[in-house]
Amino acid sequence: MSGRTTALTPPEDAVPPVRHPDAPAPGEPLGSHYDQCFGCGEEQPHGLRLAATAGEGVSVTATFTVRPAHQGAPGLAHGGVLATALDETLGALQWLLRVIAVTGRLETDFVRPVPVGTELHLEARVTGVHGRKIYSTATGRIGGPDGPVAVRADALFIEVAIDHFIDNGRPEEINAALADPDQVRVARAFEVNP
Ligand SMILES: CCCCC/C=C\C/C=C\C/C=C\C/C=C/CCCC(=O)SCCNC(=O)CCNC(=O)[C@H](O)C(C)(C)COP(=O)(O)OP(=O)(O)OC[C@H]1O[C@@H](n2cnc3c(N)ncnc32)[C@H](O)[C@@H]1OP(=O)(O)O
Repeated sequence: MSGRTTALTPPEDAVPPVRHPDAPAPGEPLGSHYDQCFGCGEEQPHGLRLAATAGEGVSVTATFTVRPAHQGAPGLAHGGVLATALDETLGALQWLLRVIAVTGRLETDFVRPVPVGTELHLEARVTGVHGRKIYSTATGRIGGPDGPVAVRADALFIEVAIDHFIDNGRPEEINAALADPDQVRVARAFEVNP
């Protein structure tokens, strides 16, 4: 036993999330944070290429179309891929908080099967912040943004410094990222956090 609480609802002394003054405006596309990201990168042939948009407050919306490479059972999305879509959407909330954080815990409910070809309509919001801990929740709907919920998740992200990636990532990719002005620009955008 680690002694950690596994609760994904914010503790009583959590504070409401604060939208960073330089956060992208509601309706603005957020773009990819890394072109090789399996969730949102454009350079991953079988990746999800999830496209997220800033919402009101500390919220985002996103869409992801299930392709044949994402199957688990014949004609159906793999659960792990759907969890990735939720994780990536929740991760995109960082653009609004302007903090860098990694997923510590992700609890996913699979409510309805999601066929290949489906466009999944995701939304996510931060529910509370407690020190380095960011609590958030997400849903994925099918048949339209107001369609039935097919998947949902609650998550705990933990704020980290940029060194988390530099110290732990494979040097090959880290060095390539640090040599890429577009990537450095993305990382810098997060350094302004107080
Ligand atoms: C140069 C290139 C840079 C590239 C990046 C640039 C910019 C990024 C920009 C934008 C990002 C935009 C979108 C991002 C989209 C991505 C979405 C995907 C996100 C992921 O997919 S990311 C991958 C999966 N993720 C991991 O790879 C994490 C592996 N893991 C660790 O690296 C450590 O485990 C860590 C750091 C999590 C914690 O380690 P640590 O030593 O820093 O902190 P510590 O353990 O002390 O925890 C502090 C407090 O959190 C509590 N706590 C921690 N873990 C918990 C758990 N699991 N359950 C319940 N509570 C937990 C403790 O109980 C304590 O709580 P308390 O303070 O109350 O005691």
